Amino acid sequence: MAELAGGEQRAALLAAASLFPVPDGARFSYGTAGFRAEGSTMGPAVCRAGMVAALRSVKLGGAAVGLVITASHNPVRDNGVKIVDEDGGMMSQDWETFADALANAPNPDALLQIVLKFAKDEGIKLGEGHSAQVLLARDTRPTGQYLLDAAVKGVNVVIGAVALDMGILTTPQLHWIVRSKNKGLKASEMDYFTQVIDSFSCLLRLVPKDKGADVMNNRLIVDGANGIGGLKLEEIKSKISGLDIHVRNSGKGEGILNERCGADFVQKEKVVPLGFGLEDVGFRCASFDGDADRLVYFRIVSSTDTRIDLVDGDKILSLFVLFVREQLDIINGNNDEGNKVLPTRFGVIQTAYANGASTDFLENLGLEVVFTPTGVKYLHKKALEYDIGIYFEANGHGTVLFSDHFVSQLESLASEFSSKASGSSQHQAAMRLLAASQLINQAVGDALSGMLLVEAILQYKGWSFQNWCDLYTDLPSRQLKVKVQDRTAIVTTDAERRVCQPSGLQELIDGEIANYSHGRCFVRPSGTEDVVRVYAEASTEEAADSLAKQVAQHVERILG
Ligand SMILES: CC(=O)N[C@H]1[C@@H](OP(=O)(O)O)O[C@H](CO)[C@@H](O)[C@@H]1O
Ligand SMILES: [Mg+2]
Repeated sequence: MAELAGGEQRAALLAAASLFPVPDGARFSYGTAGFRAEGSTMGPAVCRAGMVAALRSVKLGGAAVGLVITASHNPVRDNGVKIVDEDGGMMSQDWETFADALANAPNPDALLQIVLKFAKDEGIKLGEGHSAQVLLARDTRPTGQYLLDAAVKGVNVVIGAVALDMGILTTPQLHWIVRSKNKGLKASEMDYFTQVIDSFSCLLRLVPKDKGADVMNNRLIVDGANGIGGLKLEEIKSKISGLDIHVRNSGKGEGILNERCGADFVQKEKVVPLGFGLEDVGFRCASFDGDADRLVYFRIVSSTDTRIDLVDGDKILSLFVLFVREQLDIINGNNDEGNKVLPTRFGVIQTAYANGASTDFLENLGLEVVFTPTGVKYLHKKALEYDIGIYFEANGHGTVLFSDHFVSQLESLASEFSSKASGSSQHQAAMRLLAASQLINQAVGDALSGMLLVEAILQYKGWSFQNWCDLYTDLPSRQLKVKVQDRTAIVTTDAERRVCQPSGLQELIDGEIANYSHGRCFVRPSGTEDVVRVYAEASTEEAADSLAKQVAQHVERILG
């Protein structure tokens, strides 16, 4: 293997590995969304992730690769790292094993051997005057700068690689920047803001005149989770036309990141987050998570009640589906299937955590809903198979993907319609879809641009928050975590909806479900925590609670 890396390259790898030794007993796993742990312990994993990102860029012929330092909705003391691929999506899953091996390499020699072997297998010739670039960003966590520096050291180890610190950004901003840069498009943070603000204004101009929004509809309160999303929104809110935005938990005050606030808290606890007061009762509120890639909506019911009306990712998905379908119907008019002006492969993707009422609602619209395992890396990949692919996790992570081919078809149609009758309903519908494809992040779920798409659609439809809530009624559900000896003993199939190992467990679950009206229940090992998750749904709160409890007991008994 000696010929694969010159002495200089080897020495650099060994030096960086000694600089950040892996503590005894540490065990990192790339998991559902990168490496995560207490921030102060993350140096070694992050430095090595920097090496992985640089090698990935080498492998991709020097295309920009991203690296984000964040632990998303997790507590402020935690931190994490994930790698963004050339197209702005998550790092290709076939590199995860290498990332794991590197993060856990017990000593510099082991690390060197792992890199040399992997480079050989991947046909990467180390130290041969490659160019590679890694764009780095972090959220607002106190360990962020330390870990960013560790990542830069890791990137710099790979000869020819350049690390570019993009500063403090939301996770989706970095994904967007990487994607845009590799497509040869404008790719600065300012370009991101301009595109989001302009395409939102464009959608508002395309709102039918009779749907003018009232003052109540213009007021929007946003929970920034005391994180980066709130800070960015404060920066640009005055430039967003047609909305009266007020940011709570903006990240500028004393509040602690994600502490009793943010999208994860709101969706899981279903109570009013900290930072909200009497003046917010009855208004439409949006909530971001700590790195602003999740979005949910809610409304505080009354000043004497901590409960909220929640609009989760499933209902955001449903709203987006209705909007897109309506535009396609306008464009296609009454033409039957074979004669459509714009035949469209339209995909709707959910996970097992989607509320059953949302799936029923979508299927009643005549749509086929596809299920993938939990984690954006699976949903996104599936959505890419369609002309328009819409995906959301119930917790608020999702987006609408438009294929390049579909966008260029839409552009030609728009100019054709425009030359025939500019301002016709067909022309406007095509323009709306084009603006939506510009607004909503094509690389990953994005709370900021997702929120603006929601707002534009509510105005387009002339809908209040209540109209949106009324689309369907969520089935009561309950989630439990069970601590077991080895969660990997559970193996699932059918997009995690059924257990195939240990044998007998699925039969027990089926036996319990049979006792409940509208009962649905599944169990799976978490990819981010050392627990087995149990999800149950039934026609009443009590029934959902009891079904979850019964099944959790079976899991406990069988897995110990
Ligand atoms: C039930 C649930 O919310 N699971 C979350 C959680 O994954 P687990 O594998 O369930 O731990 O974190 C993921 C990363 O943020 C997110 O994609 C996913 O939806
Ligand atoms: Mg997040």
